[in-house]
Amino acid sequence: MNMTNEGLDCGFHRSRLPSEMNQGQEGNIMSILKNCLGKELSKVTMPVTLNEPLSFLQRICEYMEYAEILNQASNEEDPADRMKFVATFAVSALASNWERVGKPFNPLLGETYEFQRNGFKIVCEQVSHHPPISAFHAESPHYKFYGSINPKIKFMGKSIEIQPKGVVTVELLRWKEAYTWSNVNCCVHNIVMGKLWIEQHGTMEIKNHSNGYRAVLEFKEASSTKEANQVYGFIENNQKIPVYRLYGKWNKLLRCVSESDFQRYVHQKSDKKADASNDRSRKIFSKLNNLKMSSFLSVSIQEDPIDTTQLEDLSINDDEVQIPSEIQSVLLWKCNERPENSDKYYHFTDFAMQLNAMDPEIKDVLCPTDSRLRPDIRCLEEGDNSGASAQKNRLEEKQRNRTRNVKHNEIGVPRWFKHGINPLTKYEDWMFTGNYWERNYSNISEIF
Ligand SMILES: CC(C)CCC[C@@H](C)[C@H]1CC[C@H]2[C@@H]3CC=C4C[C@@H](O)CC[C@]4(C)[C@H]3CC[C@]12C
Repeated sequence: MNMTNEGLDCGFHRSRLPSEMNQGQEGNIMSILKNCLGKELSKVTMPVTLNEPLSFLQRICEYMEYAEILNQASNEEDPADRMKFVATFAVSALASNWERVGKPFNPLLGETYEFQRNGFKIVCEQVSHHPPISAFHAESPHYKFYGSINPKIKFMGKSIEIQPKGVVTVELLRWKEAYTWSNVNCCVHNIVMGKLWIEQHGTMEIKNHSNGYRAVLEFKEASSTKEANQVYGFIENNQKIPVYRLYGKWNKLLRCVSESDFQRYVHQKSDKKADASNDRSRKIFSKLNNLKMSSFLSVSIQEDPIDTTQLEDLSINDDEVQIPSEIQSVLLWKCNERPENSDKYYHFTDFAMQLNAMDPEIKDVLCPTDSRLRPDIRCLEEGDNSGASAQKNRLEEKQRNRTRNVKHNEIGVPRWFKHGINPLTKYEDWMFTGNYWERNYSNISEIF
């Protein structure tokens, strides 16, 4: 559980990339996109100047930055507490997307990526090219986390809307439980002009398939920057009775209050002469309560009508979400600070900085299809944009030659995953065949 001990497994740690990104990266997006209105963007070739030096497979590993939260989940005896931490993990997994407006490289068919750290290991493989599907499988002594992502990217005129299609599953081994959810949509704003910024919005429903517990989290669409990035929701038991309320920001922190404390507070509303701080907290709570009234909620609790004018100016403080001292609120997760000069390095987190590092210890045992061996990404990381562009064209051309008129399985793809029905969730899924770590690389086609 020691996440501060960087590089425990990866041998070394770098605090920045070998080269700063070239300025004007956000350059002339419109000239590229003007003919793409409403089109599926995965088929549109874009210049490397819009890229970040990571493959989408590496990007998927960023879900794991706070994976130790799953160990906490596994330690809890109460199913509501386990759900609380699984939900916390699901939110933490999206934190790295904040300010990340570079486009990761589309993985080549059959490309893989592996990563190990502090007790978990993860393998990703590009299992399909059209549509692009990336499968991943992480495991530790306490949990498994796996699934597949098929990002649907659409240009909407002023913004780009991304739907990360696919279901992800957490298994807590000690409890033989499977939890599933889908990630919320992501929107890149200000494509025409202004500063690009990322929003994640929508409802995330996390299901425990063995006992019917559920978490519902609302990622709020921003009506002002003050309101940006807010997340709130609840956890309910198998009788559909809420047990916990969660609130925070996906790029900052997540807090939890018990339902009884929450209700007690909401019903103290008769005290009209509350002081300023009380008033502020009340606004937060009326907002949480508001959620309960939304259509997806099946429970109704008697309450005073909410003064919606008060909701308008509610802002959750950037560093801390203020709540009254008489209410027990627990900090479930706090986001790590971005490293110094992160803005010069594609807004990478410290975790992201490590993903494409070539650790001398694994260099010689890496699978030949590993993203770290992609020359175009390596060039971009080193600041060689024209090299990156030339290599990217070469790799894509090579891929076209390799895949022309053949079925994926004829060229040995997928190699490490198998499509089928997951017995725990009964969903269609890409399941890990489990033998990657034996490092038998026979019959692997050369993709780079
Ligand atoms: C033309 C330029 C501006 C396009 C840049 C598009 C970038 C910002 C898009 C392209 C693909 C997108 C990613 C696709 C899928 C996922 C998985 C999801 O669970 C979290 C968001 C995340 C990680 C998206 C973040 C935003 C993303 C990286």
